Amino acid sequence: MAFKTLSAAAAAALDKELMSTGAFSIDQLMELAGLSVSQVVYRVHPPNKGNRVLVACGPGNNGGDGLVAARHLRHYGYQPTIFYPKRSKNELYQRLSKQLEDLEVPFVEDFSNAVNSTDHIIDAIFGFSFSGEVREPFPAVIKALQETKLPVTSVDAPSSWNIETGPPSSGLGSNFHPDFLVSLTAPKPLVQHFKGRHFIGGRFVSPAIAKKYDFEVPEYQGIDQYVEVSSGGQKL
Ligand SMILES: NC(=O)C1=CN([C@@H]2O[C@H](COP(=O)(O)OP(=O)(O)OC[C@H]3O[C@@H](n4cnc5c(N)ncnc54)[C@H](O)[C@@H]3O)[C@@H](O)[C@H]2O)[C@@H](O)CC1
Ligand SMILES: [K+]
Repeated sequence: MAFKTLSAAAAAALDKELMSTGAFSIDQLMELAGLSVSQVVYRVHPPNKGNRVLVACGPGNNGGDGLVAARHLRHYGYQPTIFYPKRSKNELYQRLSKQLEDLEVPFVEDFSNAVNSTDHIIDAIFGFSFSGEVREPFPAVIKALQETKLPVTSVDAPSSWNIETGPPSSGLGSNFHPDFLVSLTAPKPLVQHFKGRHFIGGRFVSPAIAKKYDFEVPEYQGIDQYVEVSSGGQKL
């Protein structure tokens, strides 16, 4: 089954529409996005395989999805650690951080050190609003993600990849190939370069919105918040 993709501009317009005429709040969308990510991690890396999860969070909503996923994972029995170097002053992110602090989830400053004491990494650095060259302090983080042998789950996009054209042809990010990708709402064009296990999450789109933006809502089963759509580059 081939899924239609959403360009970065269409994804941003869809996000705006969900939060205006769609009557959703950002908190709701982020909660459902982060819940999908947590369920995918539980599926691909259950806690008995090693329950330490390092969550790398960027400054925008992709980072917020990571904070939400970390909270759910904590409740599932994992030990998340958060790397969140550019904390937003926005009240929503402050609340998400407080919720994690109340669960005694540690926030760490040194990513390379944290990579040496985890079992799984969530890449929630950049999503569909990423563009240009990776700016400080994130180049070292992308480099570590590129070099690690640990499993990595990327949220919505492998961070540093161009949303339309995929991995940079050379230099930083060109060798970053995460094992798992959770596309939120609909895959972005970069998925044609992704070779790992691909999931779609973000179970909140009405048929009318999907029709307007010309993508398919996958067939979620039961209470699942994700659908696996390809494995090792093979469509399921
Ligand atoms: N409709 C949806 O599908 C939903 C999407 N959500 C998430 O929201 C994401 C989009 O969030 P945002 O629009 O806040 O943006 P992002 O989180 O993709 O990134 C924006 C942030 O990254 C910074 N940035 C951009 N390019 C950079 C570069 N080259 N170097 C360093 N920093 C850079 C920007 O200054 C900004 O702070 C999606 O990818 C998804 O993860 C969910 O939270 C809610 C629902
Ligand atoms: K990401």
